[in-house]
Amino acid sequence: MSSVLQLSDVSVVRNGRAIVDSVSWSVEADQRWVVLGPNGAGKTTVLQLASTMMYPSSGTVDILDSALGKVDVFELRPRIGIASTAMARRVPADESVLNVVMTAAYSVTGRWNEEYEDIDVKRAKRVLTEWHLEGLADRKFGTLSDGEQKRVQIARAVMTDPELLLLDEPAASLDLGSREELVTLLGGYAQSEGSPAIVMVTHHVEEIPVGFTHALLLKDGGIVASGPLTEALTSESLTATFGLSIELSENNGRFSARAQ
Ligand SMILES: Nc1ncnc2c1ncn2[C@@H]1O[C@H](COP(=O)(O)OP(=O)(O)OP(=O)(O)O)[C@@H](O)[C@H]1O
Repeated sequence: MSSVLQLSDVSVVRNGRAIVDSVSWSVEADQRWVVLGPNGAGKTTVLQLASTMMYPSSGTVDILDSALGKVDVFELRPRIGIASTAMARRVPADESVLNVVMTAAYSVTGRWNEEYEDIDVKRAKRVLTEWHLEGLADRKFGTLSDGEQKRVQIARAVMTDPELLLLDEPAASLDLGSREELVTLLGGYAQSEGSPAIVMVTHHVEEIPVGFTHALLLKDGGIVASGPLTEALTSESLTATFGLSIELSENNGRFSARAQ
């Protein structure tokens, strides 16, 4: 099976410092990855490479069988779904929830003069229902709670049926109930037939949905551990990544961690 995303000996250098340092990593179509690491480890930078928003200083990045730098990124981007706070900031606060999701079909964040077909409206409504947003279609995006906004970001990211879905801290700032609702929805989506390869950056192992298969642990721009969850996500790898003794527990596919 060919990789959806492949980083080969990739470094990103800023101000003379490698913020991503000789990283080789690949994501296959049937894999769902969680990326963990302390603040400044390089997680968002890796997502920016994967989303074509950044080019490496050295090494090669292949996305959906195209080499970054040798392909028109505007052809590639519609095949990649991105949900992040940075993306949400580009959405006009007074745009309706339905339009926020539907405008993904044209890769724009605010409705202007695009012509939408019935099929776009139907699909947007279906996606809203799947992410428990059906009652909010006419609400202005800026009036939603954090939890609702996070789900709209993901609904927008999956609207175009992407082949690669990138999630940057989708559960950050959510209360316990909203987090659990989101993690459950993400788990269902990750395990559903036809869902794409997923890469999710998070700070907390509690936010890893059931159905995620692999983990990438980063520290100081380099890889500490990478591979299937059962091998890469351990008390030892978390201890090495975060620099303090951490005990990891697993219960029915969900994780928790605490300092020992
Ligand atoms: N344009 C830039 N110029 C200089 N340094 C940068 C630049 N962009 C990022 N960095 C630095 O690179 C490092 C990695 O940043 P990145 O945002 O990828 O980390 P992160 O793991 O996502 O962190 P966090 O968990 O805090 O979001 C940080 O130390 C950051 O300050």
